[in-house]
Amino acid sequence: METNLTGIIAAPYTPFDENGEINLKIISKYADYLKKNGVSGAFVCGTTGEGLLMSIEERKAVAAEWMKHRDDQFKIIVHVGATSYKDASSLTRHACEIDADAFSAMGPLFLKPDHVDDLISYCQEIAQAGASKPFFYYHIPSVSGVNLPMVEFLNKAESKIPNLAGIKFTHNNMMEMQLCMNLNDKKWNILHGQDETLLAGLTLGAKGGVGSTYNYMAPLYIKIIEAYNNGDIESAANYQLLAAKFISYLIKYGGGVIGGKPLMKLVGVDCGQLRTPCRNNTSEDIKEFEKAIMALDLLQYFHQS
Ligand SMILES: CC(=O)N[C@@H]([C@@H](O)[C@H](O)[C@H](O)CO)[C@@H](O)CC(=O)C(=O)O
Repeated sequence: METNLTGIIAAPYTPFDENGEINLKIISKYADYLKKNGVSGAFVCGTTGEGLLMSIEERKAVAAEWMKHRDDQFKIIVHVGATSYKDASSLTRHACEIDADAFSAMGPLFLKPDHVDDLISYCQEIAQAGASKPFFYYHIPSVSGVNLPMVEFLNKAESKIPNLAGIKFTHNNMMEMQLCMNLNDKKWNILHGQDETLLAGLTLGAKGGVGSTYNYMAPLYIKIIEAYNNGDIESAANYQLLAAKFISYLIKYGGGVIGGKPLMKLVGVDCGQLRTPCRNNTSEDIKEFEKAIMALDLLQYFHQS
């Protein structure tokens, strides 16, 4: 199914209150902040959003809240992946009811498939629950543990999943990503998923990406895209290098989910703590991390809400 999701799409953190409950009232401010900073959509309840640490009802409530802020310049993709395809299908039906732009599921997390045909059967169950909406397979082997060949997946799934739109490709196998982007007259929408290599993705043909650091640093990535589109590859590479230096610190403080969530406070959108089993950084750690951000002179890209 055709879609045209492009630009910088944030994978939002799910705001939790001091009791660890979902904090829906923050989402309005969060959405305004993302829009003001040029973000073109939200990939809700994915890895960054701790979707798999939430109940199905909570996920539906969060997705419905984000939909209140959807507009033509700000699309909503709902991550529906779950351990059981029954739960994933229920989330899919809900994503259709609220009229989300698209939905996506990562590979089954428990008793993983070791053959593409089995992955396709699993995706078929989920995708058919939302047949009128585009479905993206969420390829994120580092989290799902499912690492099957994506070219074969697209080729075989084409006739079996009519609403397949493409892949959210969060993997460093850029050769495979390029091959996927060029199959069948470039029919698939392949969303780049690693913020540290956005520029490499653009040069290979990606038109947009989904990521965690786009939540608070979107203006830097927009500079990468603008410089690339203007043919100024040197500036684009320098902006990308800045993102890479930042991400090397982010990894030290737990990566995009654990390290990134407290940074939302810096932009005035307090998303609270992470849910167990994620370990929250101490306030000393967060201060050290913020110092590193200052030293890189990165705050200029952390626009306020
Ligand atoms: C493993 C992981 O968290 N990957 C992130 C990246 O944005 C990542 O945080 C970033 O590239 C920094 O390494 C996203 O792909 C996750 C994502 O889109 C999501 O939250 O669903």
